[in-house]
Amino acid sequence: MSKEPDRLFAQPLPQVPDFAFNEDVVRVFPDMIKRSVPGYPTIVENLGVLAAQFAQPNSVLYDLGSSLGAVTQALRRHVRTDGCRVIAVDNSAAMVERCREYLNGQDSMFQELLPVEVIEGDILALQFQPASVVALNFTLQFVAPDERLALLGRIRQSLLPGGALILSEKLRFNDPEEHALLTDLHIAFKRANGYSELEIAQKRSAIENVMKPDSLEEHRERLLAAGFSKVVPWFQCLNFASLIALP
Ligand SMILES: C[S@@+](CC[C@H](N)C(=O)[O-])C[C@H]1O[C@@H](n2cnc3c(N)ncnc32)[C@H](O)[C@@H]1O
Ligand SMILES: O=C(O)C(=O)C[C@]1(C(=O)O)C=C[C@@H](O)C=C1
Repeated sequence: MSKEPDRLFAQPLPQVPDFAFNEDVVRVFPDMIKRSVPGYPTIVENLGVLAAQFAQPNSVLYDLGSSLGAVTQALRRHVRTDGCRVIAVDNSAAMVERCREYLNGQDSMFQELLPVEVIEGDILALQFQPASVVALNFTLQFVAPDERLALLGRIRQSLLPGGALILSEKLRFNDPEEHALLTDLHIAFKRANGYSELEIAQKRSAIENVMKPDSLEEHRERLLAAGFSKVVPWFQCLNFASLIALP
């Protein structure tokens, strides 16, 4: 994985463009996400551990919005169920190209790894195959809000009995005090990870039009409306959380 430090917002920009998962972001993405999302390494590793409990023989495991394949790699480290294969999907050509390079590197070293197919495409247009695990790790927040319910409905329909959706998201909070406190603490987390006030402010304006977080209550209600029977939060660090949704 690239070790290039994220300095994308370090210099004053005359106009901050909307955030996009382009070549520049791809180069620094492992550093950016680790320094921006509290608990990210814990979430990714344990997503693999959780997935191993839900994986059903001869089924598909989806990594939706796979970026550089961190979740796919965690699935490969933990899932030992017979006949499983991973389908990783992302609509950023730059992400997909680099993701394929990383995974091909792994393939050539370890023959026993789960087979992986990396698809460049829109998860909103995906024809889902019967799946036991679907991971949406910080991806749904980038999907247009009015498309989220239909997508979750299609995921629910594809899930096999005994399977699960694992959904990680940045949260907003209906209580203004709770929202302000956790937002401030997230900024403190970024500062502690070496981001300047300028970097934090410019990143915020870059993502505010493209990333629309929901509250935990909105997630729960929408998942139930999509046909899931149970929603269980398993991780929260500041304003970032991960949920298990059962079919
Ligand atoms: C924050 S990143 C996900 C991080 C990644 N899952 C991980 O754990 O390292 C969001 C990803 O979702 C992808 N994405 C956003 N909307 C998408 C869509 N409609 N279809 C496919 N991929 C999408 C972006 O290109 C980006 O790579
Ligand atoms: O909320 C922020 O400030 C973030 O930087 C979050 C976040 C995310 O949650 O995906 C946004 C974009 C980048 O992909 C990395 C992190």
